[in-house]
Amino acid sequence: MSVSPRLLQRQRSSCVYSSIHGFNQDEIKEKLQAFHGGSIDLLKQDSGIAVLTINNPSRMNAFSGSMMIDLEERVSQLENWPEGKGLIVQGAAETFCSGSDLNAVRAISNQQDGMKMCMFMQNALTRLLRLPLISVALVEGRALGGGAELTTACDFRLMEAGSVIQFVHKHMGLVPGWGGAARLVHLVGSQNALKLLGGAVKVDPELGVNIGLVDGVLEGHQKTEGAAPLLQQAENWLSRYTKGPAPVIQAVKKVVLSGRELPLSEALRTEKDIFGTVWGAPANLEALASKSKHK
Ligand SMILES: CC[C@H](C(=O)O)C(=O)SCCNC(=O)CCNC(=O)[C@H](O)C(C)(C)COP(=O)(O)OP(=O)(O)OC[C@H]1O[C@@H](n2cnc3c(N)ncnc32)[C@H](O)[C@@H]1OP(=O)(O)O
Repeated sequence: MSVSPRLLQRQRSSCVYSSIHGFNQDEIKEKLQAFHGGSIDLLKQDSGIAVLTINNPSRMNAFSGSMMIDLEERVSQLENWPEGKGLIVQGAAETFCSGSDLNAVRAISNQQDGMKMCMFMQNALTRLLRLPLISVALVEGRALGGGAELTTACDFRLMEAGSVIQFVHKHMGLVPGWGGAARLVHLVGSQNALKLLGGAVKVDPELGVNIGLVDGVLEGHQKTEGAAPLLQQAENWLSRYTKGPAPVIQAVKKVVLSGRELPLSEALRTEKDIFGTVWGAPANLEALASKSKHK
């Protein structure tokens, strides 16, 4: 599928690495493609909430090389979804993700290829976090290593009772490489980030809520008679924040993104520009018309 120049420009502006950093997306994709297995499945729903599923159950949803390529392609699809408002990222078979596929990791353990995989995943996860959609990581079972990093590339995290988020990198003689350390510091502060990374701490839902990493705890239907399926619970939670026209919800995410990432003056100018896209737009005019009837 050819990508429009404007979309390519938007993708480039949302990336951390490009050719000036020695990053050649096509070259690393060719290397990653050699490591097959699993898939990243995307369901875009009429409600405007999409579901992205990390699907490699025989490997506890570990990321093969081809799944890393899938992820980037699904993010591209979501970057170009005018009706989109929300996104839920989940794992298949009642567990989240156990990080990189260790078989792939062993095969690209040389420094150069490791760096390229790292840049590829940092680009993909940064674009995921910068989607104009409000995103939730739905954690069941375990989110380990790169899987824990993936949860930090969503706006919110909901955990099933009994599930675990663990940055196991230290046990691998590593530190996060998919951007998880930088995002974790923003989420929980540098001292809690040091504890989670230095101690490879198993974060259960209670600890996660206490340190501000987790935004809600869901009761699995196996544990609680009559509980709705977890995905339904997560959609109900997210829909509180995505009710309304897609352009307005997308503008909400964009103004928060600019406030979070940009220096104040630039954030204010960006907010002004985004405000300009909704001021006098259909949703605004409709709201004004309905209000005028309330006299
Ligand atoms: C920057 C990211 C970073 C990097 O790329 O450097 C990483 O993410 S490195 C990977 C970090 N992840 C891990 O170290 C987790 C490894 N897996 C485990 O610790 C366990 O498998 C666990 C706790 C997820 C599940 O344990 P359990 O005993 O319940 O099941 P098994 O261990 O028997 O696993 C079932 C089956 O899945 C395979 N598996 C699990 N995780 C991975 C993985 N990350 N890569 C490849 N394969 C994985 C495991 O080998 C078993 O397969 P089988 O053929 O049945 O032996």
